[in-house]
Amino acid sequence: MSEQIQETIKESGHISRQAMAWLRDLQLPADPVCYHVAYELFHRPNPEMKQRVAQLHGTPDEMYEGFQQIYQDFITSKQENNLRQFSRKIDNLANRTLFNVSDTQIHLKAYSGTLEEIQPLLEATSGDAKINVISLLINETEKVHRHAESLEDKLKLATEEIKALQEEHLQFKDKVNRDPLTQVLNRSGLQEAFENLADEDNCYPMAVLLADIDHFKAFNDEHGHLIGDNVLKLVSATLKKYIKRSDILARFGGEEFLLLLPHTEKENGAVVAESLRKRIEKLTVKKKGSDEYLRRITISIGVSDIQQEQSLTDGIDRADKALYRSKNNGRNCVNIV
Ligand SMILES: Nc1nc2c(ncn2[C@@H]2O[C@H](COP(=O)(O)OP(=O)(O)OP(=O)(O)O)[C@@H](O)[C@H]2O)c(=O)[nH]1
Repeated sequence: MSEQIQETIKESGHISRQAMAWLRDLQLPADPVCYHVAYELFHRPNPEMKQRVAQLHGTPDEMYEGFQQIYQDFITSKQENNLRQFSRKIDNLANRTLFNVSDTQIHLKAYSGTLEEIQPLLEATSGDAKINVISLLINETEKVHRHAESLEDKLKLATEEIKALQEEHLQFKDKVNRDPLTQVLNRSGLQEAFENLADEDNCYPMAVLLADIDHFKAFNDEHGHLIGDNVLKLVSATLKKYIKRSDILARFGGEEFLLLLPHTEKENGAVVAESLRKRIEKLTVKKKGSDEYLRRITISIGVSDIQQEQSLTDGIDRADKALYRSKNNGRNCVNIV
């Protein structure tokens, strides 16, 4: 591993420890929103954002509301800025390409005008005069040829720029749609993935699995948020490992994951849910540098399905009701609605 990466790991570890301790003092959860704000504050404090945080007061719930607003004002808007810059680049490229094409069209038009003028001259002249007209014609043809070549070069450059922009767009979209901690889709990524699926007629019925880690608060309290974060990564990686490539996995909330299984009845969805539940239950996690095992990780799951014409929200609401039953039935189990 390069020194630079090692340095970054050290630095980010230090910042995240500071951020976590601070959130704990404020009695706020280290969910993606609060954590992002706290990390930014300890990493490269924006004076305006610092001031807004300093002005927050009240109960943890009121503080939590304030954090949501700050996240929207300072962090989401940063992404909006990136998007604006990106659209500007696309506009510039489109304008330049259109200009180059229309410039060449003007030259082509002028050339065909010249040809029309030259034709009667060629017919009316002979000897040296004819040779002069022909060399004028050759000159004009060369000019147009040079323009066509220059347009070709510019279009080649524009094609390369378009490819780079497409790559940038993909990376940008990925950043917006992915949860930075677990690297699975976040809510906006889930919505987009659902819309893409819904475009395919044969995706219905779609099983919806809502999985929630049991007693995660106690886990965090006992082992600390950093280990809690690692557990979130481990749970999401395990879920990802045992589902089909065509299935969709997203982090739906702090310790909640949502899975969409296209072309699957809810009864079959419950079979998948049960096998995932068992996989998670079998995980064993050792404390780093010791032989001590951490408390067992279990998940509760609620299962529903979405039929054609039904919305994602509708499917999630029903899965949530089923999850509630699983929690009430003692956790570490699967229920279906
Ligand atoms: N480490 C860590 N913890 C998180 C994150 N997001 C949410 N949490 C924690 O997850 C816990 C969820 O707690 P609760 O909603 O009370 O649920 P629970 O303790 O899992 O209890 P049940 O769901 O009823 O089994 C809270 O303590 C949050 O702080 C995160 O990104 N990292």
